[in-house]
Amino acid sequence: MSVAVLGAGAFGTALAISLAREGHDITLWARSEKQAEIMQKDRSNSARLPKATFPLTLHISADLDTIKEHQTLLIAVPMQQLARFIADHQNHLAHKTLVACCKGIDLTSGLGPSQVILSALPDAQTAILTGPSFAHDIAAGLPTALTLACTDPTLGTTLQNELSTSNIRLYRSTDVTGAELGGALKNVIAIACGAAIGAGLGESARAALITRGYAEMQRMAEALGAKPETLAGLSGFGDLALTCASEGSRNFRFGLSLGRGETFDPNITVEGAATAQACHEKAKTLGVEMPITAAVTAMINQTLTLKQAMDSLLARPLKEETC
Ligand SMILES: NC(=O)C1=CN([C@@H]2O[C@H](COP(=O)(O)OP(=O)(O)OC[C@H]3O[C@@H](n4cnc5c(N)ncnc54)[C@H](O)[C@@H]3O)[C@@H](O)[C@H]2O)C=CC1
Ligand SMILES: O=C(CO)COP(=O)(O)O
Repeated sequence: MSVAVLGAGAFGTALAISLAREGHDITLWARSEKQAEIMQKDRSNSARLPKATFPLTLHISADLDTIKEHQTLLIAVPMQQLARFIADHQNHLAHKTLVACCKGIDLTSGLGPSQVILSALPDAQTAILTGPSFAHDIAAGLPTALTLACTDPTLGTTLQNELSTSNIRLYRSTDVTGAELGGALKNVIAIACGAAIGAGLGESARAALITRGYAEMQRMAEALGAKPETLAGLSGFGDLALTCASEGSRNFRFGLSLGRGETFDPNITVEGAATAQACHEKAKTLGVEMPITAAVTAMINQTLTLKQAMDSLLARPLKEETC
């Protein structure tokens, strides 16, 4: 086992803890030396994941030279930081197996995580790890099942075995586009659901948004050549169910604030906000109908109020229930 986790936020820390609990030596890299020192001293990440204690086999470092010996690198930085992260550390990342753990579409390029990596490092071996998983659940040892998608089935199988732990059951897929889209788009729908609940529109509205949101996700997936069954799996439907139903989700909580007309802490990672914008642009270019994504984008950009957004969704022409 030769794994390092790059990015010491909530998710990177949780993954590193789960892997280290298996008894493997795991390095967790943080970009800030000070943060690394504090985590090393406290044996916890009090800023992002305060309740979890680090296993003895978890090593903390802010020096990328310490990951030289590791072949598999899990990258757990926010999506809109990924391109910069890869550009800044190309030398250390070349010739490694890079498993993206982020969810979203890059606003500048319109690309998902694997393509962002490959556009800077065309020879890299890449995969995506995604699915329903709150960092605090994983760190607490609670069980979940995730998708590990890799276009190379042999490498995918190796990574599936390498990264499964006693509380993370990995399912394998070769549909990277579908897995990435599921993880990206569910956050947009979670914002819509949070907004509906925050505005007091009720549980029926939430269920309708989840279902029609899922139809939008399927349409975009089809337009981009992803398999519908991938969207029906853990990375799509599974994560949609978790994120739209729980205040544990930052995207859902961001939506709640929108619905209540409250401000939201800009330091909290909300992947769905930029991804809504990126997906809305892509949908326009491809001619894919995504009215909920358009409404979320307009609410975030403050070009529509929540009431106007809901009115526009309800006033759409009546149609047969299809994807
Ligand atoms: N928190 C969760 O429950 C889950 C998060 N994810 C995904 O994991 C990704 C990361 O999310 P979190 O860890 O929750 O975010 P977070 O906000 O807790 O942490 C982000 C971390 O990335 C670091 N970072 C930001 N820019 C960087 C850069 N340029 N270079 C190096 N490090 C940088 C920050 O210092 C911070 O430690 C997101 O795409 C998210 O959707 C996926 C599943 C669960
Ligand atoms: O992706 C997640 C759960 O699978 C975490 O969701 P949030 O980023 O909305 O907190």
